[in-house]
Amino acid sequence: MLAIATYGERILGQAAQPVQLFDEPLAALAEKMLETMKLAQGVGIAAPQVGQGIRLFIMASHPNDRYPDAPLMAPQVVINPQILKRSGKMLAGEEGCLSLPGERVQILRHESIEVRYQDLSGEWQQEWLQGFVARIFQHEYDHLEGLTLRERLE
Ligand SMILES: O=C(NO)N[C@@H](Cc1ccccc1)C(=O)O
Ligand SMILES: [Zn+2]
Repeated sequence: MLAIATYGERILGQAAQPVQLFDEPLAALAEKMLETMKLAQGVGIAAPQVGQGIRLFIMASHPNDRYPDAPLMAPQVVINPQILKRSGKMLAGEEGCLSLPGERVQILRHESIEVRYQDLSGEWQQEWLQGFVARIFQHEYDHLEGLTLRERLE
């Protein structure tokens, strides 16, 4: 299990760098992040949270004690993500953050978004996301920009 940075640690406030090398160490990091996320009962985790300032996160919505209504999806490694379109419709919903233990806040997010990202093999994927999965994507994308729930509350 990797150590998860908590609010106030510098790396959480910095913009992460694009991934250029789709090599074995990258795949090993993603594997370790997934394991860490599961042990922490998370449904997503971003590389800066484990001290790696690179544009990589995992979204893995699944029902668990912390999010009993979360839809089930296969975990997805998201690299160098772009948000191409954002719905005008916004939805408020409860979020937590593994870097803000115990906090649960209502956050406004776009109901649906069109996204483009690379997978672990460097292949570009492009899809529309909505609902809770779109929420996780926006939350993790914020981390790559150095933003956390605290900055979204203002
Ligand atoms: O801290 C993280 N990811 O950065 N993990 C959050 C992800 C999340 C995002 C949006 C809504 C609910 C939950 C978690 O509680 O599992
Ligand atoms: Zn978070």
